[in-house]
Amino acid sequence: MKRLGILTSGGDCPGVNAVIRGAVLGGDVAHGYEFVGFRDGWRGVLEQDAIPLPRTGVRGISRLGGTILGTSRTNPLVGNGIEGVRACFRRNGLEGLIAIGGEGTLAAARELCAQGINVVGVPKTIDNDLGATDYTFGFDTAVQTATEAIDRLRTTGESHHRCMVAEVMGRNAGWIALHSGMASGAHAILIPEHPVSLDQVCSWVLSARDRGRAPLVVVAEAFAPEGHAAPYAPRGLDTFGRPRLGGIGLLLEGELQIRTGIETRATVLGHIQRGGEPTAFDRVLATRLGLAAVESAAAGRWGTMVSLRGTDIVNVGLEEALGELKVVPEARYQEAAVLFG
Ligand SMILES: Nc1ncnc2c1ncn2[C@@H]1O[C@H](COP(=O)(O)OP(=O)(O)O)[C@@H](O)[C@H]1O
Ligand SMILES: O=P(O)(O)OC[C@H]1O[C@](O)(COP(=O)(O)O)[C@@H](O)[C@@H]1O
Ligand SMILES: [Mg+2]
Repeated sequence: MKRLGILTSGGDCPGVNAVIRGAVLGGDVAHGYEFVGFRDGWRGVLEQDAIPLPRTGVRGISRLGGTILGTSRTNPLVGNGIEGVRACFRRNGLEGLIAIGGEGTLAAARELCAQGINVVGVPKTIDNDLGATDYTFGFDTAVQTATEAIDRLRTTGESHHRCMVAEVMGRNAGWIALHSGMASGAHAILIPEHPVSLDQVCSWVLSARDRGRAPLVVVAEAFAPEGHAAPYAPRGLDTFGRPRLGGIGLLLEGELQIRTGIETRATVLGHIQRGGEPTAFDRVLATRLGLAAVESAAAGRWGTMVSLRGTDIVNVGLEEALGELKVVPEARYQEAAVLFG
């Protein structure tokens, strides 16, 4: 019987389980594929930590947050990794591998394909910052979760006549801030793509207060005020030497309170945005991507990833897909900025 492996790697993301279920069901029904799941990303491949994934094993999982397979940031290209991946293919009789992950995972997949190993990618990130796909699954859920939290901040902010600052995720891009800020009616949305001065933020805050509103500021974790070279990252580096973002909201809390005289409170939403059940939109998108990934494998389109273009799921070469980050275009920022203050 033909067999495919599946792994989930990098940060988790609501909807990953729906991709797994879509792939297993589609592969089973349309092609008679058997599936093997690898635990904790590439670690499971290298250490041959595998579990069978029969149709019954993915029953009802598309509404579950996280990933039933677990995830890690193990790099398959380090040391003897590539030989380890080949050995895993041989031992499990794999025709190919479906790798669900972000730009890091897909970069590893691209290199493995260049070495003759069959991989199909499924892009994943709540940040929505991957080029070559209109939306990533998990983004809608993160925006929904952030918006619900910000709505709550508004009612307490209004009761106390305070300025509320909500900090949301987004390592390289302000998509979550832009969408949750617009949905919740923020008086200022601060994103890394468009640095503004603290004076400008204060003027939006004061103008909202002068109209009798409790000012609401939504800030992306990677935002740096004009004049600051890098995002605020006081928590050191992650295991890959990348700065751990988070905390700009607290910095703004102090600055805005001193500069405007308005009592200010900041909330950092953090990993709350990445956990929990995916929205219906993300379940549908993720399921379609899983189904399409299996079609790619069956057609031998290795070295590609599946992606959303308009309302269609298409195939894109990993080379092209990893070309550039998708950041918020200036026109989208200016459209939202009309609502500020
Ligand atoms: N540029 C790269 N080339 C190859 N592998 C990479 C690269 N960046 C990260 N990786 C590997 O990809 C995996 C996940 O990457 P990471 O960036 O943490 O998550 P994500 O896939 O969510 O972007 C890890 O195994 C990491 O070692
Ligand atoms: O879970 P960690 O390692 O703290 O990473 C936090 C980062 O991961 C994200 O949640 C998602 O990013 P990726 O999808 O690229 O992993 C970012 O928004 C955030 O900056
Ligand atoms: Mg990454």
